[in-house]
Parts: sequence; C-alpha cells; structure tokens
Amino acid sequence: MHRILAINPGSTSTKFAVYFDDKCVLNKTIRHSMDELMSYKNVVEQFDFRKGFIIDALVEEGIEVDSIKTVIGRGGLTYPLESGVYRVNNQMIKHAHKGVLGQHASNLGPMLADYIALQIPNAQAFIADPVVTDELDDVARVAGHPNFERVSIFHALNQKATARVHAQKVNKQYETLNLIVAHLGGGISVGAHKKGRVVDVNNGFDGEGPFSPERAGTLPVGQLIAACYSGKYSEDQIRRMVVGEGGYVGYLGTNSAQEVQELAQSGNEKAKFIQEALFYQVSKIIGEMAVVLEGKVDAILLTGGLAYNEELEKYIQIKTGFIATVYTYPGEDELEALAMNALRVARGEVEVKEYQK
Ligand SMILES: Nc1ncnc2c1ncn2[C@@H]1O[C@H](COP(=O)(O)OP(=O)(O)O)[C@@H](O)[C@H]1O
Ligand SMILES: CCCC(=O)OP(=O)(O)O
Repeated sequence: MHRILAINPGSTSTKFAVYFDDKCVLNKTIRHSMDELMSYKNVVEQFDFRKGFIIDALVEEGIEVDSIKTVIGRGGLTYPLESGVYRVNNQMIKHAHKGVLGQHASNLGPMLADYIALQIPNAQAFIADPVVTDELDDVARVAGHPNFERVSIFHALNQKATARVHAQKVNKQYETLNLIVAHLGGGISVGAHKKGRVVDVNNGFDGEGPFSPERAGTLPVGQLIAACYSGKYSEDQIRRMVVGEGGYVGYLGTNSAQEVQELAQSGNEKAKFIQEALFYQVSKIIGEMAVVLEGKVDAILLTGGLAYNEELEKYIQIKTGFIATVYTYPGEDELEALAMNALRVARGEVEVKEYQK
C-alpha cells in the first residue's frame, strides 16, 4: 500500500490530507485569519507556523509518520514549468524561498514537502501542476511593450483536475476537448484549455483579469501609475491594493464571498452592485477565452468556492450561454488531485520531471 501526504498551503488556509492508495484517511483544513498572517513579514516566515499544524495533526490522528513514503505539495511561484509531476530539488527550494515570481503561500508547498520527506527514511518529495504551469501560445505572451511579458500564473492544479473530471463525465478524453475553466476562489483565473493545453489564461495572482474576493485584477494603468508616484503610498501599500486588499476586501471589507452573497440577498445595495460587477467581469473574460478558442467551445466549467453561489451560475449562464453549456463543479479538490498524482508516481505510471532552471 502507498501512503501519501498531500499539502496545499493557500493564501488563507493550510490544507493537508493523508491517502492510503486512493483512500483518503485524513483531510484537514486549517483557516488562518488575516490578523494571524499579518504578523509575518512574508510568506516564507510562515513556514514553522504552517508546518506545526501538519505535524501535530499527524501525531494526534495516530498516523505513523515513518510509513509515509511520498509527500507532495502544491507548487509555487518558481520559474515557469510545463504541466506534470516534479521532484523537489535544491534549485526549486531556492527559487520558492526567494519567490522568483512573487510571494504566495504556494511557495511553501515544495518547502514543506521537502522538509517533511527529509524527516522520514526513504521518503520522497514532489509537486504537481504548480501555479506557474505554462502552456501559453507565444502570441498570448505579448504584453504591449518590449519591457513587459505576460506570464502564466493560475490555479493550474484545480483547473486541470476539474477539466479531467468533466471529460470523464462526458466520456471523452481531456485532450480532445476545448474548455473554458473559471476557478473562482480567493483568487480568480479563467483559462482557455485547447485539447489539454492552457493556451491563454489571466494571471490570477497579480494584476490581470477579473477582481476577486481579495485581489484587484486589471486596474486602469494610468491611474495606477499616478497612485504610485503620488507620494501617498509606499510600494507595499500599492502591492496590497492589488493582492490582499483589492476586490471585495477593498470595496466591502471582507474576503468572504459567502458574506457578500448574504449581504446582497438581504438587500444591501452596495454588496449587490459589487457582486454583480464581479459576475460581469468573470463573464467578460469567458467571452475573451471563447475568442481564443475561435468559438469552438465544448463547455464552460465553473469551479472554486464562489461556484457554490447559484446566482453566479445563473448570471454567467445568461451572459455566456450562447457560447457553450455552463457546468458547475463547486469547491476545489486540490488535495485529491495532488494525492492522485503522487499515487501515479508511486505506481510508476507517470514520468517524474526534473526542475532545471
Ligand atoms: N457556499 C458558498 N457560497 C458562496 N461562496 C462560498 C461558499 N463557500 C466558500 N465560498 C467563498 O469562496 C471563497 C474561497 O474559495 P476557495 O476556492 O476555497 O479559495 P482558494 O482559491 O483560496 O482556495 C471565499 O471567498 C468563500 O467565502
Ligand atoms: C498564485 C495563483 C494561485 C492562487 O491565486 O491561489 P489562491 O487563490 O489559493 O490564493
């Protein structure tokens, strides 16, 4: 039997699970409040804090740690990679630690997997479909000025896992379908999946696409430049407007889409208006991705926490239903996706790639 530990550090939570082959025997989500996380200067400083929860839970639940031989983490903001499973190596750790493409909780994925695997005799550490998974068509990389280039940063793990679940549901291979997949969580990314490759997607981390519960998405660039040079804000304050204090947090003071939904339903006009603006922006980018796929779209898939909201589904159906049928896969199962990738490795069904950057 293969025993697997899967670790998913998110912007507001640490999620982890233990699988015995394909059977989940432990699944935990520890939510971290804004106040808790704000007390750390950066993501890397949260390493011990997050690691503590995992080790404590394994001990409390009576899981024999030494029996785990595969530890797999969510891959972070290292240099771009093609989709797949990667062995954690020193270079990957160095780049995740430095945050070569930015600071995000997922940078702790390879670091935590590596640390825990090193404590266990003969255990190995991996990541799969990291947030820097890059399958963009070259034309999609052009930003508009030679000093800038678009980069692929998105919820690759959940977008691809959801796309595969859908393919199975309709008895097709993922690699034969054209899909638009919208991950609607703390961050939002919408990808054009062309026969198994994400040929275009908004950077769901900083500064592209729809606003989200805690991110600003695309901002009017002239106004942003003016704010940067106004002398009113530090770099850190501007960065926080884009990630952490943008979107619902900025307009309504909460990163909970559920709370916004409840406020809107109870007649709060501002919440209703801002919620509609988010739905509108998500619908608009689905239209963009339909153009990328030249209108040949087999299905539009909505996933992530916000996809539980039936109003969102109805709205997107009205705006984009002319493109393709809209299917909803609420929530995310990134831990299962990680664990199944690890199982395929343990069974020798998948080739493990090396991070060489
Ligand atoms: N039942 C629900 N209805 C509406 N929104 C929800 C529901 N459950 C979770 N959410 C919202 O989804 C967001 C988190 O989504 P999730 O996909 O878990 O995020 P992340 O991208 O951080 O993993 C939060 O804003 C949360 O309020
Ligand atoms: C870094 C891109 C992935 C992302 O935004 O994840 P969360 O929504 O979990 O923060």
